[in-house]
Amino acid sequence: FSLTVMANESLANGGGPSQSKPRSLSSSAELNASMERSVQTRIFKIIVIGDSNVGKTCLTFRFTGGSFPDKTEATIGVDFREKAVEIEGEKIKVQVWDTAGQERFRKSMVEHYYRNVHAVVFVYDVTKMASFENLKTWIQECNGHHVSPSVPRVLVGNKCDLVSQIQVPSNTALKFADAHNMLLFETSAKDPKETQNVESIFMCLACRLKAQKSLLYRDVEREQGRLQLCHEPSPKNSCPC
Ligand SMILES: Nc1nc2c(ncn2[C@@H]2O[C@H](COP(=O)(O)OP(=O)(O)OP(=O)(O)O)[C@@H](O)[C@H]2O)c(=O)[nH]1
Ligand SMILES: [Mg+2]
Repeated sequence: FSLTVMANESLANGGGPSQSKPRSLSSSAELNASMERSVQTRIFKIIVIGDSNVGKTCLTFRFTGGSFPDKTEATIGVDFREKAVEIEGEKIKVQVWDTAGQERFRKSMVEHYYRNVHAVVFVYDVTKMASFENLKTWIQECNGHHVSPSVPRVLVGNKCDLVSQIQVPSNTALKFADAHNMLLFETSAKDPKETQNVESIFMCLACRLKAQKSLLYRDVEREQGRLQLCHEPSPKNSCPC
């Protein structure tokens, strides 16, 4: 096959083009190598969605900063947190969008949350049944913004450290997750012993996204509209979870 590609390293970083002449590539291996070189750091946009007070800010803090914040205030609009990770030798930036749960703080931002999103994390509070029941509404909102079914989604039950107050049984959550084709993580942003588990939520998604080689081409195409793709290698699932 032959391919004309005008990828450039700044695409994944949202910058302007750095080269303008089309190149011809003659093999799949050459294409892969070229893509890896030309897109130096891919950025995966992961949004964190759910009711106010379920712990979205604390979870994203735990993943990107390692600690549990002493004090949080309701998120207004969105807070961005980024973490550079390395998966199978590729450096990737995980860009976490910590969204506002309160309607009044999110309504002007909703379109931005879902635009070009790569993965979605739905969070509920295991001690608050209402936050679990509201997941249906959050999923509807997500679907209403044309998020493709191929965009990975995970479900997170937070505040598991509050053992005596748990209202949402694990098997109920598991059934819901299964029905919506999501993995379930039950964890605590507060409990330091759960740090690894919180990390694995985002790393699992990053691994899945990395395995979707086609994501790279889709992004290039979306950003530039100039890619003529004649061949796409089949995605290899290297997700460890
Ligand atoms: N016990 C316990 N408390 C938590 C945990 N995670 C968050 N909290 C507390 O829950 C409250 C709300 O946490 P946030 O992270 O601000 O909640 P949020 O989902 O970001 O809320 P919005 O920004 O309004 O959407 C805070 O008082 C946190 O200290 C947890 O794992 N365990
Ligand atoms: Mg918040």
